[in-house]
Amino acid sequence: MSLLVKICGLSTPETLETALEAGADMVGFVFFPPSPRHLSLEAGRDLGRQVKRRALKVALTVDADDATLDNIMDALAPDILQLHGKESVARLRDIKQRFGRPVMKAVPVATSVDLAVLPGYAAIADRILFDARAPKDATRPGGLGEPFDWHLLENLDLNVPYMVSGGLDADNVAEALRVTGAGGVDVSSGVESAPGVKDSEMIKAFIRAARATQELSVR
Ligand SMILES: O=C(O)c1ccccc1N[C@@H]1O[C@H](COP(=O)(O)O)[C@@H](O)[C@H]1O
Repeated sequence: MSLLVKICGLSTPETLETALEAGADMVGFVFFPPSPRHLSLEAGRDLGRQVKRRALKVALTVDADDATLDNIMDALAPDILQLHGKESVARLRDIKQRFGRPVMKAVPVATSVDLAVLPGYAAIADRILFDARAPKDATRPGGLGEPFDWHLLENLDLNVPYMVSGGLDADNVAEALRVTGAGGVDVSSGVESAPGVKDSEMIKAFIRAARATQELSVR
């Protein structure tokens, strides 16, 4: 199966266009006010329209309630819901039923103990996204540009697809894929010149570097 590349936290028409033209499979939009990438519903509506089925639209939320998700569904019409908070397995099930969209559950990783939640989530989620566990005093649970120890995923046996994120950039994405065997990668800070400011050249370089690993593996 081909590698999935997600560029997250897009907030301008120009950088969204760059990600789409460079071949991103998924484009992520953040709806979480403390984030420097947070979008208003109106901005989400406009950026969503620009995608025109060229990639899957991913709505990133953190412990959002139904009313918030209703508004995001109406504005962005996402293809996938990325749940990046402390949503329980039961909440995942409710969200899937109510909104009828695939869910990608972010699982924070610092040590092997963090992987104990996987059987529960994997029974409901359509995809797992591994991210570095944020420090306790962090203002957000992701998007911090910090990697985790990829070797923790080395012998992972998971019955749902998974992606890796956390501190990825054009220089380390090949190694992250080699170690984790993930089917996809997700990046935000690693394609930014400052928090929340996407850089078109960095987006292109990231997608090129991720795709190059695919070419190597089919040789
Ligand atoms: O991007 C954010 O601001 C964000 C806010 C709240 C939860 C998750 C967030 N981003 C996600 O975090 C990972 C890793 O990002 P980074 O590349 O280390 O900056 C990624 O999945 C983003 O989608």
